[in-house]
Order: sequence, then C-alpha cells, then structure tokens
Amino acid sequence: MRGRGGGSYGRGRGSRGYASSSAHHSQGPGRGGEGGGTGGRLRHPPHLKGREIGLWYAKEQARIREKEDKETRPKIELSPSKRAKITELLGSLERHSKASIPTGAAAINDSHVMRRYRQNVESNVNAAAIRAGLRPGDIVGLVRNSEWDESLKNDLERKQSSPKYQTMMRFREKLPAYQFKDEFLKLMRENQVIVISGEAGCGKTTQCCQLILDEMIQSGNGSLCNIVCTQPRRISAVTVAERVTEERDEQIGRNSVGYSIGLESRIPERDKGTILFCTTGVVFKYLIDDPKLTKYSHVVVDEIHDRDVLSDFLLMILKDLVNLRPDLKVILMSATLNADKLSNYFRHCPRFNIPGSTFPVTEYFMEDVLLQTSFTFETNKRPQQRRCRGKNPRKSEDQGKSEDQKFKRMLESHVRKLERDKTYPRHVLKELIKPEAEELNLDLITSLILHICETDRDNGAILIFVPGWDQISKLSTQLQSCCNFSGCSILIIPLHSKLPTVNQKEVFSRPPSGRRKIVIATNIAETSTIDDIVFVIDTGRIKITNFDLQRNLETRDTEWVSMANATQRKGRAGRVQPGICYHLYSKARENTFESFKKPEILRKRLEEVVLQIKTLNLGMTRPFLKRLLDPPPYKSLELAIQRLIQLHALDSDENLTPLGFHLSHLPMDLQTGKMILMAGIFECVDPILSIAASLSFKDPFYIPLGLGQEKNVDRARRELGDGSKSDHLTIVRAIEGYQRAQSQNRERDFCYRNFLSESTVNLLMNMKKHQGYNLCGALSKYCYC
Ligand SMILES: Nc1ncnc2c1ncn2[C@@H]1O[C@H](COP(=O)(O)OP(=O)(O)OP(=O)(O)O)[C@@H](O)[C@H]1O
Repeated sequence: MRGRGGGSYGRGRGSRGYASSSAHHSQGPGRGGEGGGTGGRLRHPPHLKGREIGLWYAKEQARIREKEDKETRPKIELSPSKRAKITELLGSLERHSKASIPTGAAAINDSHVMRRYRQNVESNVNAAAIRAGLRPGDIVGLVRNSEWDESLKNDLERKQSSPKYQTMMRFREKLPAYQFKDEFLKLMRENQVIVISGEAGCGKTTQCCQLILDEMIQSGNGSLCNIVCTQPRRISAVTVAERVTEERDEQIGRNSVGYSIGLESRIPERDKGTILFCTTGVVFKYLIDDPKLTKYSHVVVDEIHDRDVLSDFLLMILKDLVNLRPDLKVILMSATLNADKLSNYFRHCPRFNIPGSTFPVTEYFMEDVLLQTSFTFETNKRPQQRRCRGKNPRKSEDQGKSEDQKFKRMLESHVRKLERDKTYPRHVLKELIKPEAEELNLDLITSLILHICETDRDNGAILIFVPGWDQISKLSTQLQSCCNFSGCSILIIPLHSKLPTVNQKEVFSRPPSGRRKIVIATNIAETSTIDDIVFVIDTGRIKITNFDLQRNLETRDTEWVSMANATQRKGRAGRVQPGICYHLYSKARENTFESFKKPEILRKRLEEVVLQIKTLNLGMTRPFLKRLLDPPPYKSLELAIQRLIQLHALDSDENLTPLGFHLSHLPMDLQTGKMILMAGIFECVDPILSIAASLSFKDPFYIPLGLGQEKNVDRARRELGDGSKSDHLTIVRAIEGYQRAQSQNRERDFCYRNFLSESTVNLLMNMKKHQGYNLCGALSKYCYC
C-alpha cells in the first residue's frame, strides 16, 4: 500500500534505505555531495590510514553501485485517475463494516462488491434472528409428499431385483454394520442424537446412511429423508459416494447418491430420498443460506476423531439445532472416537459400538521389521530426518531431554524383556536400541519393500504413510532409482492434500498387470479405502500445526502419531482381504503415544476461526467459543482479534469489513488471501499466485548432497532472479522459466540446471491454478452474481 500515497511503489522503499546510508556518510568531510556522483572524484577523509583507506573506497563504491541499481529498477507510475480508483477501492475494502455502511453515498457504496456484502450481512442477521426466534416444536424440516413416498418405494423395489444390486447386497450383508442393522435402526428411531463406533472397515460410512435411507423409503417416508454425511477430506467424500453409488447400482448424482467438495459437485438430481457426502466446509456454505439445514433430515458427522476446527464448530451448531428441530437426527461416527466425551456433550446421548471386523490385519513393529529385513543402521551416517521428540516438539530443551531419558529407560527395559523371553535374536535387539532406530529412515523403507516383493508374489499394493511432501518426493526418487525389486516392477503414486483431486484419484486406479502399486501418502490417506492395498507401512510420523501462545507463533512440526492415527492407518489394510501393517517404531515407542491428537482448535491460530464466526453471524466470538467441546484459551482469541483488526478484516468494533468478508471465502491463510485480493486490484495476479503458492507450500529449490553445492544453488538462484535480489521474484521467474522450458520439451533439463525439484514446481503450478479458481469462485459467487 506504499504506492498509495507516493504513487511509486519501488521508489518509496528505495529512498528510505538510501536516506539511512547517507546519514552515516554525512559525517565524513570531503565527500563530493550526495551519492558521490558529483562529477568530482571521491576523496577519502584525511584522518584514515593504510588499509582503512582501501576499505573506505570499497564501501563507497558499493554504496554508489547500490544507488545506481535502485535508480535503474523498474518503477510503476500510476496515473492520477488510477491512483484515485485504487485508493478508493482499498478504502472501501478496509473501512466499511456492518455498523457503518453509509447509504446512497459515493458510487463505491452501490458497487457489486458492496451490494453483495450488504446482502450477506443482512441475510445473516435475518438468519440469526430466525434461529433465535425459533421455538422447540416449530416444524421447519422437510415436508411430506405422498406421491414421492410412493415413487421412491417403487424405485427401490425395482432396484433391489437387479443382479448387480443383489451381488453387492451379498457383500454388504457380511459387514458387521449391516449385521447390526436392527439394533442401529431402533436406536436411531428412539433417539435424536447417537454416537457410533466400530472397527475400521466394519461398514459405518458406507452402510449406516444406506440403512437409514432404505428404512425411511420402505416405511413410506422417503420424501422426509435427505441425509448429509460429512467427511474430513475431499478424497474420502468422493470415494465413499462412488462406492455407495456402486452398491446401490446407480449413477452418481443421477439417483439417490451424490457428493460435493467445494468447487466440484455431483448433487443428486432428485431432491428427496438422498444421501450427500461432502466436506465439512460445504455444510458451512449451506448454513449461510439455510441456518436450520431445512433440506436435511439427518446429519452424519463421520471420522469425528479428526476434530478439525470446522467439525468442532459443526458439533456446536448441531447441539443448538437439535433443540430447534426435533425432527433432525444427528449421528456421530468414527473407529476411534472418544465416545464418552461426545455423548456427554450431547446431553448423554446413547452410544453404540458395532462389534466385529472384516478382514484380519497382522501387525509388525520395528523389532519384527529388523528381524525380517536384517537391516542394520549406519551409526555415523548423517541422520536422514530430524528425530521426532516424544509427544510435543515445542517443549523446552530440558523437558525434551527428560522425556528422551524417560523413553530411553523404557526402551532398555523393553529390550531386556525381549532378551529374557528370547523372542528376537541378539543382533536385532542391538539394532533396536540404537538411537538411529528412532529416526525416519528411507533406506529401511526401501529394504522393507524389497522384502515384501521377495515374499509376496501376488503384487499386493503397498501404502506408505510419511509425514510430508519432502519424504514423498525423496522416497519416490529413491525407489525409482532402485532397480532391484526382485524382478518386480513398481508403480509409484504420491498422495498429498496439495495435489489436485484428479491426481489424488489416481491412487484408486489398478496398476497394469505385473506391476506393484506403491502409494506414498501423508495422513490424508487415513480415512480412504484404497481397495487393493494389502500392505501398510506406517512410519509413525505426522506433520501437525502447533500454536505457541507465548511466542504468538504457528509452526508445522513432525511428531509421533497418536493411537487413533495408528489405528486408522492399520485399518487401511485388510479392507477386502487380509492385510499386513508394518509399524516403523518399536512397541516401546507405541506405549508413549497419546490416545488422540489435541483438537485442531487448540493447536491453531484463531484468525480464520473468528472470521468464520463473523461471516456466519454466529454471535459474539467469546461466548461462542466458550461453548465448544474444547474451548480455546482466551489469550489466543485476543491475539486473533488484534491481528484481524491489523489486517483490516475487522474494524475496531470487531465488525466484519468487506475485506474480511472476501477473505473468509478464500480457503487459504489470511495474509496470503489478502495478497491475492490486492493482486487483483493491482493486476498482477499471476506472479502473486506463484509467490502465494510457494509461501503456502514450499520453495521449489533443493540443495543436492555434496560439499559446496549450496554455492551452486545460490548461483542458480541469482541467475534466475536476474538481479532482482528478491527471493519471491526468483520463484516467480523459476516458474515462468519452467513453463517456457516445458513448451520446448526441455523442462527436465531446466530443473536439473537450476536445482529445482520438478515435482514441487508442478505442485506449485497446480496450487496456483487452484488458488486462481478459488479467487474467481469467491469473487463471482459473492461479488458479481
Ligand atoms: N471403494 C471401495 N472399494 C471396495 N470395497 C470397499 C470400498 N469402500 C468400502 N469398501 C468395503 O466396504 C467395507 C466397509 O467400508 P466403510 O468405509 O463403510 O468402513 P468404515 O467402518 O466406515 O471404516 P473407516 O472408519 O475405516 O472408514 C470395507 O471394509 C471394504 O471391504
């Protein structure tokens, strides 16, 4: 915004830097005027001697070069009319609030932006008023349509006689969830809220919604049934919808089943007797227009153990909604939930555990892996990955050390017991006790894959859980360059939340015959069914966001997983046949795992949370947050409000500004969102999207192993930067250069010469596209329609 007053973005910054250096030099007598470029020769101050004189001249030359450099930099001069327009736009984005919208004033107040903003504020106020005004017993849900009841019933009966439906039904009937159908439906009929648990794969997600829908249709109540089932991730919403469609012998979006994952939707064509699988964010979009969710009779919150911020919000809204809508049923499900806590939150609602599992999964721990692979750790090798510390990497050095000591004692006692029991040979125990056994070791994973290839001739697919993109990328390179997999040809598929949905879906495709599929994924795969997975390799690590309240700092740390994560991971094997799960940590390490990770709301900055509350008009932030299942600390809320005011997303009375309103519709962190919105105003969206993508993900440069390589990478960066001295512009140029090279089919060479990770550049380009869609989506939906 520096350009606003001065009209020249580059100049404002440059002149400030220059002023400070000239102040320093003005003490020296004999200077030939500002900048030394007076036509006269530079003269050093007379009191300097010997080496000091040389140093003085070197410093002066550097200063002159810097000044010349600044003068030759491109400057943006804005015409007075453009400057006025931008100033006006910025002002309108940052100033107006619900409380202070002036009517009929300047043209800007009648713009599309302002009209949509006002409309949203008004409709939210109305929605909140309706919510507050509703009394228990008021009928606000679905309205019966007897014709529909009849036609849905006939349609289901017809379908039930189709051979495909019957084949699928034979499979469904074997699932534990189906076998306990009567108990489940009875509980459902008699209660408004229930909590369902059951082992991974027992059929909660695919069966419970169908059981409800079919019972409603068969009992002549089909027109009163629309089920919305939330999933924590886009990929699981899509795959579950596809699976359920298949089980019902239907077409997705054409009959009873559909999905919606933000920008991509296949909503059922009929509007009664349906099941919609969606991400939690989508329900929030519905809540904006329909705060009582009147279109739905049942809300199923699946994988509730995930406890992301939106799910916690949803729980709180549902807690209010069940009072206002006695006809609304709520089902909370997970394989690994804290059933007591949830039940207490919903006034001690009943819990139901579905007993039994589908296929057995054999578990192996580090000690077994070392035995099977005969792997030995290289003690003096540089660690491949930083060690994960206990449960909480943010602990102080002392706390960390004492935790390490405690664990060491625990491991030693575990090893002594194994020694006594003679369960494992001595050489395995020698390896197990080494500190390296606690590190994430890609060589060990490669050895284990080799072992699987040697022992399993059926090419069963392997799913490997790693903490982040770095490990996905390094491991794929390592596996690809390793040609000896016992004659077994492999197909590597990465799975990361930053990949576009279309790439994420590749993990479900079958490999060509004779090839073994290896999926390398983050915890995003914890809730999906990849039906050909037989082996799971769990490194036991997870990347997690933590918020240090004292330092007001949000970090991404690699930590040990919780038991809930480990159980979910194990559950990805054995979905359609018996499976094997290899945990790359010892049984002793597993004993240190906490049951669940802290809910996200306690680990995150709250700016986005506050903005959501304001956008949905859920009332005052402080009382709202207090009613959550796990209320966040007061101080973190204060910090969030202060930061939102600084960003002009809220005004000083904590009202949402138009800028805040737009930011709340951009699914990215607020500063990045603001930068992208501003880029729209300054007409420089493309380069800013490159910068935004790299800031939200990572820098595409890598430093290869080997002495002196840092210098080569620096040189490549400088050359790409073309004298800009800006890391951000260097990344912009790297991506532009890659695109140019791609059009000439020499992108590999370009990446190799410039130390760029091709997979990261590709991911950044995809993120740019996605953020671009988000920007268009947010603007077209909320500004111009
Ligand atoms: N996409 C699919 N392809 C093939 N079989 C599937 C698919 N999805 C589910 N199944 C089968 O249906 C069973 C039940 O799956 P479902 O997702 O309902 O289990 P769940 O109890 O919800 O488990 P989780 O909590 O792990 O998701 C699986 O064990 C598997 O056998």
